Amino acid sequence: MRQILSAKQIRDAEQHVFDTQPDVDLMGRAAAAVARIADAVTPEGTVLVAVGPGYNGGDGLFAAARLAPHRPVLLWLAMGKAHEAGLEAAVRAGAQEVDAVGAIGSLVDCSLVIDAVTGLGSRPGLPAQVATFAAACEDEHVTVLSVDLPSGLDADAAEPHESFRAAHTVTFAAPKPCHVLQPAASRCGRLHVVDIGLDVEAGNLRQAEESDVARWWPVPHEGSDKYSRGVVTVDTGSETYPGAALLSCAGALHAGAGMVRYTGRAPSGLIMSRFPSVVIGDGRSEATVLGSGWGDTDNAASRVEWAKLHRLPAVVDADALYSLPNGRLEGWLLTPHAGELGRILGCTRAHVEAQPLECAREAARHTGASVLLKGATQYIAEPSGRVTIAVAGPAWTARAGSGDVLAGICGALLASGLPAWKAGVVGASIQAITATRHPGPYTPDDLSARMPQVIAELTSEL
Ligand SMILES: NC(=O)C1=CN([C@@H]2O[C@H](COP(=O)(O)OP(=O)(O)OC[C@H]3O[C@@H](n4cnc5c(N)ncnc54)[C@H](O)[C@@H]3O)[C@@H](O)[C@H]2O)[C@@H](O)CC1
Ligand SMILES: Nc1ncnc2c1ncn2[C@@H]1O[C@H](COP(=O)(O)OP(=O)(O)O)[C@@H](O)[C@H]1O
Ligand SMILES: [K+]
Repeated sequence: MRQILSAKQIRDAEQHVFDTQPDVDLMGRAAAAVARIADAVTPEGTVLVAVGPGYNGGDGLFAAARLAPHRPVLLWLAMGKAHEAGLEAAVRAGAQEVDAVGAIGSLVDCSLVIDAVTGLGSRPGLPAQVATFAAACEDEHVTVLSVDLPSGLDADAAEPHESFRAAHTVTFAAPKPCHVLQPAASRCGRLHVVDIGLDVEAGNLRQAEESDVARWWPVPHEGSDKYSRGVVTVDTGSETYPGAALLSCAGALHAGAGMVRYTGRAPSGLIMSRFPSVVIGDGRSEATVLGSGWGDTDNAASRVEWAKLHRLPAVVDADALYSLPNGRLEGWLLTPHAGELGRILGCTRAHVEAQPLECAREAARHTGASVLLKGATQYIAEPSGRVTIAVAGPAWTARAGSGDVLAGICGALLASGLPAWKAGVVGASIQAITATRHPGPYTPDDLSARMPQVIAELTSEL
């Protein structure tokens, strides 16, 4: 599990070092890492460093001082001011200053631009002259290495804002939200996380890794039987949307449910013809999946209430999300996309996309359920406020039906005994990992059929 830290957490950790070990040169360590990665990314050619007014600029200047003895280095003081000691060191080492026109003009001859304009102190967006320079870097296809984060991003947010588009970003101590949350993360390129000796404490945002998924996967053992592995009741699909029933059953079966019972309104013959191991009708079970492909049904509320009455942990998807029963939904997992979450919270999809962490947290706090907010980045919020980001995958899974399969996967995991938040993290992650290992336009059901092999590989790598 990787901790994702806020700008404030990093600043507090930095202050702690200043207070307790005043001799430690954090900027020197950061600059050394920037210079080392700059040489690794492009071993030769001119480096242009765009320098801002604060410590981010300072990192860039001390990196310039390390690079200038062995390769040409140009400095552009993008906002006029610059870290004094850093500037002195860079110029002493041989770096040459250029103005804005010179900076843009030199891009054709540069092999690397180091973006050290702003970092943790970045206010969203760029001053006009810097925005013009960032756009020119893209037009000239120059490789950009951003220090700490692409200038213009907000370290703590998923929004892309007007910012540099980096091929590489070197950050310190731990990733910040902008490095892992889409769409901001797509501006960062490859992320290099460098330990500069900050002692950082875990917070309430983290990202799962493949090894977590492998560790948490409910692998059957000698004593397992179909009941102990977990029976999941799938009430999805309808006469109008029978495909959703097949997709959620496919997810549950390929995630290893001990038994899948189908109680939805899609024709049972259709289910049996595709999945003969599914049992049609009600019976004992450990979890249920509700809502995918129900469409506009008049008895949604009573079908959701049924799960609450039977104390059956539920995965609540799609139309069922609008018929949540009153009271705390402890042990339940809600799986909205941004539009659905907006409707639940009474705000717009755009607001959810701009504030995904806050919205997922609010829904979890309000309902008492865990909330899996689906999309390019998948957030699993718990009522406590803790959020875990699922392992990221390629955009191949961005197609109709992926969510129906995911609901089935999560249902099987919930039935196996995983707590709701973990079922959400493991379910969203296994779909993404499968798509990473099998990239291409597979249909959601074809991709789910590849999951068993990926699960076997993952769990045997332990
Ligand atoms: N906090 C830490 O632990 C460490 C910080 N270091 C560096 O220090 C950076 C933070 O330095 P600062 O706090 O000086 O902040 P920045 O260097 O990120 O920003 C400096 C100033 O730029 C101006 N500015 C920001 N966004 C602007 C915008 N959009 N338009 C116009 N002006 C804008 C603001 O006045 C801001 O205070 C980190 O990102 C990192 O690169 C490193 O030296 C190592 C350790
Ligand atoms: N940009 C993206 N990158 C990767 N996966 C995505 C992206 N956007 C959506 N997805 C996938 O699509 C699913 C969305 O499901 P949902 O909108 O409910 O689809 P449906 O209801 O059609 O099944 C997510 O869980 C995720 O797996
Ligand atoms: K930067």
